[in-house]
Amino acid sequence: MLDSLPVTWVAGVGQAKAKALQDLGIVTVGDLLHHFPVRYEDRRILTLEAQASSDKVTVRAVVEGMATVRWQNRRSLLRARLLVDQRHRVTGLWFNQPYLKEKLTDGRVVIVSGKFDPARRTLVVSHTDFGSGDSGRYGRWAPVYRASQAISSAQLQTLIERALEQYGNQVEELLPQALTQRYRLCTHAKALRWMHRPDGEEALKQARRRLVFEEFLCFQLQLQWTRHRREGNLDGTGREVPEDAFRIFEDSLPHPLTGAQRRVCLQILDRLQRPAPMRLLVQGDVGSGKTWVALWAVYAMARAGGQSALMAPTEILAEQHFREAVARLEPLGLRVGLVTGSTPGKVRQERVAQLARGEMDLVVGTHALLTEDVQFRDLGLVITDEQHRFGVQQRAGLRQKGGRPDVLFLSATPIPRTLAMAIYGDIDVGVLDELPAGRKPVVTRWLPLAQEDRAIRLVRRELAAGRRAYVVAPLVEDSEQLADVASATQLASRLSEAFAGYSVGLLHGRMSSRDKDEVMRAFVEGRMQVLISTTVIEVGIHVPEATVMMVYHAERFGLAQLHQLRGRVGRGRWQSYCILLSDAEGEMARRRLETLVETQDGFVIAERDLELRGPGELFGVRQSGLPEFMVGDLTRDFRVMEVARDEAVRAMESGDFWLLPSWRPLREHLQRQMQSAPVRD
Ligand SMILES: Nc1ncnc2c1ncn2[C@@H]1O[C@H](COP(=O)(O)OP(=O)(O)OP(=O)(O)O)[C@@H](O)[C@H]1O
Repeated sequence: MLDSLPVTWVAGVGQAKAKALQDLGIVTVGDLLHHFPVRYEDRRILTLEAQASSDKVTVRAVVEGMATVRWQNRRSLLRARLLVDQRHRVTGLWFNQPYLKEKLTDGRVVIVSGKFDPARRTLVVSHTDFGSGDSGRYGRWAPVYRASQAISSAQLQTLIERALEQYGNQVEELLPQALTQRYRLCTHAKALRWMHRPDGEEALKQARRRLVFEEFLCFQLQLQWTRHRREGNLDGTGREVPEDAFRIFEDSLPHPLTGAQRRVCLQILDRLQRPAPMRLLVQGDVGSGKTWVALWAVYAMARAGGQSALMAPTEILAEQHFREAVARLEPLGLRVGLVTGSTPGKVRQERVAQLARGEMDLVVGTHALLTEDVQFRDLGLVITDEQHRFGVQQRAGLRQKGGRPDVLFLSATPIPRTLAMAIYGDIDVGVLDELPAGRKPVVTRWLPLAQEDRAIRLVRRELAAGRRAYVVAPLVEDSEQLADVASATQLASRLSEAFAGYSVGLLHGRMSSRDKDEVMRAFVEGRMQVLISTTVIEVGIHVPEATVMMVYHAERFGLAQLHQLRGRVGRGRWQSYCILLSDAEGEMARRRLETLVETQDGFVIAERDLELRGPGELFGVRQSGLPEFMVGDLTRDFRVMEVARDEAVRAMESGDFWLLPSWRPLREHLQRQMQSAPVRD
């Protein structure tokens, strides 16, 4: 109801204020009540002495003399002399608020909050109040609102206070009692009141919890609703996989599947046979054996009569998958082909023709698979490896080559399930959180750069034993700005002496793909023993003989990225080592490196990374496609997202659509989010 009430119904909101509010996206009374503080400030008025050591002070002062404004490059600095607590002479500084000059008249009493510099005796003011200072807004938890030139945070506070007085008891309750009771949530009305006027930390926590839950639940309901509709729409595309398929596949492997692989394989079997197309994200920690799981899906699909396509981000990876596919699937009678950019025209034509005639069960390739001439007789399964490297368009492109193919995403970046859901929309997640038996943990050490020679000695020892080593640097070439950061190019020339007698190669992103492939291939095949590189090697490459990963300036890499790099070793029978060279001193950098030394569990690392850096950082803000929530924060609140998902699933399953969001702005906001979510359909 409050959503249809124009904001002008709040006492004191005329046309001008209404316009200013509209610019902040506030049109109705409901909007105003949901304009939450961006933060809270301690604004108790105390004496300067009592607060001098804190970050921010709030004091009562009298203006002495005239305020003056100075301009520079369109920016202004307003100065006024202030007598604080009737005894301290302090210079007040206001940045970019020239309009306050008129108000700061000689003798005027003001309450100012800001940063005090005792040495210079200056106070950089962030909040100015000309009232008596007796109103309720001076307290431990003063709200600060997103404001504008036309309307200040203080004015917003006054209006919101009024709106709460006038309409606070008409706020609708959106959640059914069963839910508020189950999770001990306060009412929506109370949450609003506490957000704007918290009387302590606990109240604020309660209020946030309630609002986050509600927001995430709405989000999840939308996801589940889309899924429900999609699945409801289908007329039997489920495939029938013969019963003996899984046993035959399992028996054909050189080693038993891990428990996790088995679980995910059975999950795939189940999804393939359902009428709705499968959309499954297989998340595997580095080295957890995603490829076999993918190959099982291919085998099952072939036994059910359909073809599969597996798309990898680079030629090297495509070839690697192809080799594994040939080794595993040809003995089982499947026909496997490779199509990449460098497949010669004639061969390509032949393979494409086989695909179209249904004489090939699996095609492995790069984005070369997307070209128009590649057609299938019956494309039943699309697998994309490291899908975050492909654009949404590309993924969709391959899918369109089939009727409604099942889709499997393979991701080597372990991310908390909730985040995966938020990113991929309604998707099932299969987790490989177990390494094949017999793998030795990679010995991980963090050394200062000055002890580089210890690492070099280790590499030499391994080389002498016939193994290979990776050396990773953060830069391609030396940079003037980062004079003391090692570059791959410089390392390559410096280290070739240290590794005399072995072939040392250089790999970086500025090389042509052909050159990159050539270097990589030499390393994979053992013609080259030391690979000096930037992070271009980070994904998916499998060289069992490589036993050392040496990373220069490790603090310059993301935690997940370092974990990926470390995952390139420890893939064979031998003990492997990861040496992180870093002089990092900051608390954050230290904690990140320590995390790596302490654990090899990618999921633990991902969660730690999430805590330390936030989801945007983890995926790169731009490509993350993460929805932005108004109150909820995926970093802090991802457990709430899990609960919300369970509730949404339950609601859908029981046909309880009671609470598809009834608060309009939230609903619209979520719809926008859904539209921009990268994977839907
Ligand atoms: N159950 C298993 N037992 C023993 N070895 C296995 C098992 N599953 C897979 N492997 C082997 O482990 C190695 C790594 O597997 P794979 O390349 O699929 O890892 P991955 O999950 O793709 O890891 P990454 O993301 O680090 O590349 C391969 O040599 C594969 O043959």
